[in-house]
Amino acid sequence: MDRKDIRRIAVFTSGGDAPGMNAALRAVVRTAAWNKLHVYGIERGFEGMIDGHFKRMERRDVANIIQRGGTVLRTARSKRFMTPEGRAQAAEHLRSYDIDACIAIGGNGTFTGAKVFSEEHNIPFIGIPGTIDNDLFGTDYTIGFDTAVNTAIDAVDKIRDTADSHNRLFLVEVMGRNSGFIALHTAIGSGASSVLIPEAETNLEDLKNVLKKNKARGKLFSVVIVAEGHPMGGAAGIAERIQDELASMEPKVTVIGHLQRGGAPTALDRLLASRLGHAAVNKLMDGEENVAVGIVNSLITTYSFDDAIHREKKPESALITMASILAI
Ligand SMILES: Nc1ncnc2c1ncn2[C@@H]1O[C@H](COP(=O)(O)OP(=O)(O)O)[C@@H](O)[C@H]1O
Ligand SMILES: O=P(O)(O)OC[C@H]1O[C@](O)(COP(=O)(O)O)[C@@H](O)[C@@H]1O
Ligand SMILES: [Mg+2]
Repeated sequence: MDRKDIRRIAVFTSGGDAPGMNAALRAVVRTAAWNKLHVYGIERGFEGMIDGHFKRMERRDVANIIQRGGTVLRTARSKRFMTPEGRAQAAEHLRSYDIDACIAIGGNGTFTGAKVFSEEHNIPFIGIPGTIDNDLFGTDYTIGFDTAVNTAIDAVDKIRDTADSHNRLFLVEVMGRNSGFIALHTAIGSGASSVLIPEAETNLEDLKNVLKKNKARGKLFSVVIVAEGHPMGGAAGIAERIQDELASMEPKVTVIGHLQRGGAPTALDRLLASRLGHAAVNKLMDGEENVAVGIVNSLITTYSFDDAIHREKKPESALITMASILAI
């Protein structure tokens, strides 16, 4: 299809919600309106695509949402979209609304679904990386990551008060699925004693020695940040392995959990989301398809869905080293 033919697009949010998704939606709808495209919002991601929950969206429909967390379009994890029958039903609805292209705001699962679907049904997609996990290759940051890290740091600041008062050891678990970005950035930003992430080997003897030495040196409390995807079973798994030896520090486990997914997006996330939403429509108008937009070194870029999903994005090892040096 000649990309100049694009007249009607659909946009949806999918997978875990992330603060800033609304800002991205706003940017998509307004950039599209500016280019005289008709926009349909699909509710609850791929689920709504299968059920035909489409609604026309105009400039005013995205007023007063830039500051709101979550996603006004709602989201879902769709088992039905994993089946060819579910996807065929979704394609049928897109055809009935005469949709020429889709913009998907989501994470690696969403991009996988978009790739499979566009290959099967020949519908162009552009992806916008929206996930708190920051686990997508091709962009320095994903929408929602900065807000989630800020929320986690706020929580650790509060835990410090009680940890300090009782001279205790806290193991704080943060989200990130299989990735340690949230944990590492939270640890650095909160001045934690140590951080345990799936991307770096964990030596429990070293950890115990550091904590004991800190105590001997007069450090009255310790906070260790643990990524939920840590192979030893997250914060609870680590606590189980060290609690006998460090019983005098009364180890406590705190799982921050879904708190990290909520709240107003930070300025950085609003700006990132606005730039990526705007770029997604521009790239579609330029004839690009089946790529995701990203920002690398402050510049807008595109990358294939395959790269986004399969190429490894790991926290820089220099940052991991720095975190341990700054915790001495
Ligand atoms: N291999 C796949 N084929 C088809 N759809 C998929 C596939 N993988 C993921 N999806 C769809 O993408 C949705 C969102 O993915 P999920 O991993 O839950 O969140 P995220 O996009 O935030 O990583 C899934 O619920 C599913 O409907
Ligand atoms: O909200 P759920 O379905 O319990 O899923 C929790 C997972 O979602 C996340 O918060 C976000 O992941 P996605 O963006 O890939 O959906 C992960 O950090 C966490 O492991
Ligand atoms: Mg994901």
